[in-house]
Amino acid sequence: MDTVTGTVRNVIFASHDSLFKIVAVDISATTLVWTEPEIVVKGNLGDLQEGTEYEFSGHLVAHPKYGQQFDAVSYQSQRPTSHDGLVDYLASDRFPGIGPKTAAKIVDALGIGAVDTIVKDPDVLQKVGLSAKKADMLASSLRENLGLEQVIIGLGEVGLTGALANKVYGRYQEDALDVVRANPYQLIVDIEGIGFRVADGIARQLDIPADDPQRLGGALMDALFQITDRDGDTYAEPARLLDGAKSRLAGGGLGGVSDEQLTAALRDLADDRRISITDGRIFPKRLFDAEWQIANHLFALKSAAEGYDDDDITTTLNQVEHDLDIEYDATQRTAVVDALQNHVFLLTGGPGTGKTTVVNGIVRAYAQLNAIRLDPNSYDSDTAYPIMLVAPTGRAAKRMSETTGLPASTIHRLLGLAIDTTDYEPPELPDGLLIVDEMSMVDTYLFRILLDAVHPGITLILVGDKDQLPSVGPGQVFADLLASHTLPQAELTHIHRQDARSSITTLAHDINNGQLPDDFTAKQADRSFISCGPGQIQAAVRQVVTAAKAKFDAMQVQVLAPMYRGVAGVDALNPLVQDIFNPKASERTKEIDAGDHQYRIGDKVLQLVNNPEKNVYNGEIGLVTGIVSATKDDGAHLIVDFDGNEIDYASNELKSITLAYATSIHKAQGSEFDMVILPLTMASRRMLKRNLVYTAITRAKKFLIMIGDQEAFRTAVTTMADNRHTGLVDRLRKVFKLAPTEPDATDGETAATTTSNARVNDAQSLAVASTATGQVLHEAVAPPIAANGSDQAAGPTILTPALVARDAVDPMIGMEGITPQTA
Ligand SMILES: Nc1ncnc2c1ncn2[C@@H]1O[C@H](COP(=O)(O)OP(=O)(O)OP(=O)(O)O)[C@@H](O)[C@H]1O
Repeated sequence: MDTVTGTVRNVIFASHDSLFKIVAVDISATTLVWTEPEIVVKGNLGDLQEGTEYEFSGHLVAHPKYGQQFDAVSYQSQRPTSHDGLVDYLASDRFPGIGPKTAAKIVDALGIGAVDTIVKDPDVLQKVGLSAKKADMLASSLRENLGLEQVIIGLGEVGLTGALANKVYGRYQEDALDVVRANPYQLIVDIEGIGFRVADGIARQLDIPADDPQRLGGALMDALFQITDRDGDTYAEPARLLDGAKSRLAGGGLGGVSDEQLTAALRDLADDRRISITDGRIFPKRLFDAEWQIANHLFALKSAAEGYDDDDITTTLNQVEHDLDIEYDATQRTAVVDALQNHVFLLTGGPGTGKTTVVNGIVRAYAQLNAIRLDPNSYDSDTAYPIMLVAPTGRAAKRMSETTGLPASTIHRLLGLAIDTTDYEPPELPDGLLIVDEMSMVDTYLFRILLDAVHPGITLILVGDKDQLPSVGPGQVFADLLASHTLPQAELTHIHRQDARSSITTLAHDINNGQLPDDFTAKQADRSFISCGPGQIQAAVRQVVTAAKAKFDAMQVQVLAPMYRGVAGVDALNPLVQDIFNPKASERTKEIDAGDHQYRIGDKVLQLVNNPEKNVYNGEIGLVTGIVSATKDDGAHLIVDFDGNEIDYASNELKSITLAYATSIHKAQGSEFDMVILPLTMASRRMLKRNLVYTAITRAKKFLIMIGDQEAFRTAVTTMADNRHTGLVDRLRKVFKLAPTEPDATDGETAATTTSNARVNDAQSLAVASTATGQVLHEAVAPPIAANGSDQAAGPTILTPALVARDAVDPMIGMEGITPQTA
C-alpha cells in the first residue's frame, strides 16, 4: 500500500448519496514515484475539508481519460504534531470562541494528545478553566471535524470498508463504532447487505468468542431472514432454522456450539422481542406483528360496512352495462354488487375472465351511486380525487390507467413511501374507492403499510390472479386472503376474451389446470413452439428476434428466462438481443461501460430498485436517450426515459439498472408485451414450476414464441411451487372468530397454513427440533393476544429504514440465477 500526504486543494466531485469524492491534493510527501506537485485522489473520503492536510493510503490506478489517479482505501488527517501547531489549529476559525490564549492553555494542560482527550471526555475542559458552554462547543466541533473520519477509520480497523462502511455510518452516524463494538451481529438486523459472514468477520477482529450468545443470536437471525425476507416465508420451522444457524456457525471457523446453547440464544431473542415463537413457528417480530395488524385491520374494515339499497344497485348496474355496451355474466354481476356492498372485496381470475371489465363496472357504479364526477380534470388541486387506482409497479399502474381511462399510480406513490423514511406517517387518503391491481405482487410489509392508510371511508377492492408467482418479498398475501375465506370474494373463471390472443389465453388456462394442450407444438396464429436443445437456444432466439425486429421495436419484444445464468439465461441472452436491436454501429458509438455490459443510446434498460424520489420503480423499463461524457469535474452520466420521466444516472448509480432485452420472469410480473419469447431448458429444472411458466406466458399480448425442450415445459406445468409458509390465514381466521381451516393436501392455498414439513425432510434435524427447541417453544411466552387476536403488547411495528429498504430492494436480485443443480 502506498501513501500520499498532502493538503486538499479542492473537491472536484462529491456524490450526493455516498461518501465518494474526487479531490485535488497538493503533495507534501508520498511513497509513490511521482514528479508532479499535485495528484487527484478518489475514494470514500467522508467529510474531507479543503485546506486540511491528510495522509491517504491506497494505490495508483489508471483512468482511461484522466490518466493516473490515487485510489484511497483509507485516510486520516495529519493532526498538528507540535505544541505550537496544535495551538494554531485550536485557535483557527473552525473552533469559534477559542482564541490563541485559551488554545495555549488547553495544550499546556492536556498536552499533544489534547484532541483525543477532549473528544473522549469533554469535562476535562472545565478543569482547564473553560465555561461549560465553551467546552461543549469545542468538544462538539472537534467531534464534527473528526467524527466521521474517526468512525470510518475505526470501521476500517474491524474490517468494514467502502460501501459497507458508508452504509453503517449512514445508519448509526457517530454511534456507529459503539454499536459495532457492542454487538456486530446487530448489523444483520439493521443493515441491508450485511449478513452473518460479514458480522462474524468483524466479531473475530473484536475477539468475540465462538459461543458468545450474541454470535448465536446473529446466526439465528441471519438464518431466519434467509427463510423469510429472501425465500418468502413469514416464519421458520424450528428444525430448518436451527440447521441454518448451525451451518453458519460452523462456517465461521470458530467451531460449533451445542443445541442447549442455541436453544438459550433462541430464548434470548424471544425475550428481547426480536422474534415471536408461537405454535411451533418462529417469526421475525416485524412479520409476526405485520400479519396480526393486517388481520385486525381487515376485521375492523369489514365490520364497518354499510351498503347501498339493492334497487339502487340494480338500476345503477343496468345503466353501467348500457354505458359500457356489455352484459355481465352472473359471477361478474355478483362481483360488482358485492364489491359495492362491502368495504373490502377480493377479485381474482385468470387472463381474459373480465377482471378489468368488472373493475370498470365497479368504478362507474361507485361514481354513480355516490354522485362522484369521474373526470379528474373537474377536480381542483385542493380536492383529492376519490377514485384511487394503484398497482405495485409503474408498468402495472400504467396499464391500469390505459384500461380504465383514469389516473393510476404505484402504491408507493399513493402512500408517499420513500426509501429513507425513518419516521413514516401514513398519508390522509380521502373517502372514496381504492382499487389495488396485481395484488399477487404485494408482500406482507407493503400490505400492512397500505392498510395503515385505509380507513372506513374507503371501499377497498383487491384484484389479482392468485395463480401467478407470489410477491418477491415475504408472504403470499393475496392467496392467503382468498384461502382464509374471511372476506367477500369472487373468482372469475369463464374466459370472455374472443380476440386473436385467445389461443394464448386458453393455453394459459390449460397450463393453470396442469396440462399442455394437444396442439401445444402446433403453430397457431398467435403462438408457436420451436423445439431445440440447449446448444441451439441462442441461435433460435437470435433468429426469432431478428425476424421480430421487422415488425416490432425493442420495447414490444421481451425475452423472458427463469434464470440468470446458463446458455438460456438472462445474462447470456441480454447482449445477444442488444446486438440485434441496438448494435454498436462504429468505433465512435458512445458507450458507458457498466462492467459486464455496455449501454448505448437506444438501449432498453430495467430499473432494479424502487426509487420513489425519482418516481421510478423496480421492474420499470426505459430507453437510454442520452450519454453525457465524463468531464474533468464529473463522471459520465446516462439519461433514461421511463415513459416521459427522464432520469439521470451518475456512473455510481448504474447498479440500480441493467439491460432489459431479456429479464427474469419475476421481473416481468405486472407487465405485458406484444411479443414474448420464452426459452426453457431442463438445465433450469429447479425453477420449472407451474406458476412461473403461467406468469411468463400471460405476459404475452399478441405473440408468444416458446423455445426449447418440450420436456421442460411439461415439467414446469406439472410441478407445483412449494407453498410459502405463512401465518396470515390462521391470523385472519382467529380475528374473524372462525375455526381454523382444515389442512388439505390437494388445495394449494390451505396447504400453506399447515405445519407440513415439506421442506424439512432430514430426520436428524427434526429430532433436534423436537428436543432442543421443544423446551423453548413451550417456555417462550408468545406476546399476549387480545380478545380480537391482536398483539397489543407489541404495539405497531416501527418502519425502520432497513425495513423500508428491504421492502424497496428486490431480494431476488442475484438469487434467481443460482447455478442449476444437474440431476
Ligand atoms: N361479460 C362479458 N361480455 C362480453 N365480453 C366480455 C365480458 N367480460 C369480459 N369481456 C371481454 O373479454 C375480454 C377480456 O376481459 P378483461 O380484459 O376484462 O379480462 P381480464 O381478466 O382483465 O384479462 P387480463 O388479466 O388478461 O388483462 C375483453 O375484451 C372484454 O371486453
